[in-house]
Amino acid sequence: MALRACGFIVFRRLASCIPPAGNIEYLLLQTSYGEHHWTPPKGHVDPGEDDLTTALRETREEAGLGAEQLRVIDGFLQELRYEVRGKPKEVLYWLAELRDPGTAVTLSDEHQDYRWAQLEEACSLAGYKDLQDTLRAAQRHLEAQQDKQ
Ligand SMILES: Nc1nc2c(ncn2[C@@H]2O[C@H](COP(=O)(O)OP(=O)(O)OP(=O)(O)OP(=O)(O)OC[C@H]3O[C@@H](n4cnc5c(=O)[nH]c(N)nc54)[C@H](O)[C@@H]3O)[C@@H](O)[C@H]2O)c(=O)[nH]1
Repeated sequence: MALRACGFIVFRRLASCIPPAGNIEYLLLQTSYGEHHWTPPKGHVDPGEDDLTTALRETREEAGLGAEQLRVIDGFLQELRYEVRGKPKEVLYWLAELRDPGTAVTLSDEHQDYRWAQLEEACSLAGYKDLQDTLRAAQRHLEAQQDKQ
């Protein structure tokens, strides 16, 4: 069976920045172990836990951001599949906006740094093509929503 992890692509909008596409910043956390890779908040599903509960729990544990501080965006869910040490892993990402863009991020011991980054910098930090594709899909989803307003 594949390892399963769930998390959130968390973003914030900086209202004062123009143009609108440039006002979106994504949260990435840098692991304090291994290759020190950058990842959105996510983690392994506990036995009996449902996927969205895992995503919310991990985001609270790893970034100090709770459900009450997030607005989950409708219609966005991405699944990544990759191998970790020869075993298949599935990662589900929902998309959520930080309601108050000034809210502080609080890291756990699992991460040593965090960054709020616009799309291109976020893709560069993320490194992996599948995670870059997920960030780009999030940006397209948000821009399409902005166009409708
Ligand atoms: N000391 C130590 N301890 C570790 C290590 N490793 C884990 N721990 C412990 O596990 C706990 C974490 O538990 P959770 O928070 O529940 O799980 P996750 O959030 O799922 O975290 P992981 O780090 O397990 O999983 P990934 O982020 O998936 O990284 C795994 C590998 O996959 C690659 N990779 C990463 N992202 C992408 C991607 O988007 N796309 C692609 N294609 N590839 C990607 C990259 O090569 C990476 O090396 C920590 O507390 C540690 O105790 C380690 O190396 N040394």
